[in-house]
Amino acid sequence: MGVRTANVKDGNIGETLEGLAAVIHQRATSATPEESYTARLLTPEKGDKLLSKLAEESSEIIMACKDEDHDHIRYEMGDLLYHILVVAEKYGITLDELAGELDARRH
Ligand SMILES: N=c1c2ncn([C@@H]3O[C@H](COP(=O)(O)OP(=O)(O)OP(=O)(O)O)[C@@H](O)[C@H]3O)c2ncn1[C@@H]1O[C@H](COP(=O)(O)O)[C@@H](O)[C@H]1O
Repeated sequence: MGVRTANVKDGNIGETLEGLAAVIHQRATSATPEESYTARLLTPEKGDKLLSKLAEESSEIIMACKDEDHDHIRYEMGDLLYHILVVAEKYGITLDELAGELDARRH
């Protein structure tokens, strides 16, 4: 059975990513690992946990796609996007910089 999130409504992806990135930054700078999953991922002692989550979440998207399960694909994309934003926080990639990367590829 696929994973589901209740009451999903359309939003604005720019606003959502900006808001989530701000929360992630707050957790990275002010929260303890005991109170925040984000802070746990960013704890140096956790080593490659964050990077292994990228691989894990990518695999879960692939499996959801194989099942052609629309809501499960969306759910796993949310997981991956969250972890990508934690990577962005850790390595100092801003959303504006990421937008610039994608914009520069347009032809
Ligand atoms: N969007 C997310 C989000 N998406 C996914 N996840 C977490 O990513 C993990 C996904 O991994 P799995 O599906 O493998 O679940 P798991 O087995 O529990 O994961 P592990 O603990 O074993 O790594 C789960 O622990 C999810 O809770 C997220 N955790 C947090 N956020 C956002 O980040 C904000 C800050 O969260 P905290 O840092 O926990 O305060 C929250 O308010 C949310 O908006």
